[in-house]
Amino acid sequence: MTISNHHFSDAEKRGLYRAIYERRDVRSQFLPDPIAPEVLSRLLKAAHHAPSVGFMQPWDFIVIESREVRAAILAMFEQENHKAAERFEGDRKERYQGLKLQGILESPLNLCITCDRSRGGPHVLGRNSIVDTDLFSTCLAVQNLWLAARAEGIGVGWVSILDQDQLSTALKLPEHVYPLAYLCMGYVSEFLDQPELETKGWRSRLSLDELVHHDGWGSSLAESPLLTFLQEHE
Ligand SMILES: Cc1cc2c(cc1C)N(C[C@H](O)[C@H](O)[C@H](O)COP(=O)(O)O)c1[nH]c(=O)[nH]c(=O)c1N2
Repeated sequence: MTISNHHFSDAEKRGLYRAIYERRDVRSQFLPDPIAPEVLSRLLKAAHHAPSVGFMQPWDFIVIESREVRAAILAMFEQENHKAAERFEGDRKERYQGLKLQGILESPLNLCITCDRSRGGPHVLGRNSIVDTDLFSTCLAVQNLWLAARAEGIGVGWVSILDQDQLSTALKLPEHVYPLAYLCMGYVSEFLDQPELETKGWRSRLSLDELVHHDGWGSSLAESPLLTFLQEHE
């Protein structure tokens, strides 16, 4: 019998699932320790190995260390976050205002992953009908980096409470480049067991068995062995 490389060993599978389940969005637990260049390069390489529509690889990585630039972006966050708080009322508003939603200055490194919407020319294979597939591809690069970072013991926090035009100006992005993800990165004092929003009582994880449909929206998995399994292993 030949040994196939199609399967991961049990230890490799455990490692992969561990990264998936223990990845967290980090805002409050950053340590100031710098990320060594060889570690950062591994993370960027993981991101660069994400799938992309037509192998477009639309991403660029803007590494931001300057405190001045980060302070400017924090000021943009404060402005947008103030507006965001106004969308909630009463207790919910108070709760929102108590949430920490960025670690821009506490983390030693910020990274903006952008999407060059013109890369690969006007006709990218697979992007004909769904033009936003370049953005979807870039999200996958973010997720690769996020998981690899978790395996390296590095926390990542996505900050999206930012005005895209202001962010583009601050980072000197050309017109055709979209600032897809603004990330705070660094070693952490701890990775929380649950999403911070869950810990703070903002929202909890939905039950998977209510999110799986059968042969079309709305038809449940009634009497399906998959449903029984999902319910038993929630
Ligand atoms: C596109 C996008 C945008 C944001 C986020 C995520 C994603 C995917 N999240 C993080 C988000 O709150 C977090 O992922 C969920 O609460 C689940 O927690 P874990 O990531 O599992 O720890 C996030 N968190 C935050 O504190 N400020 C933010 O602006 C954002 N923005």
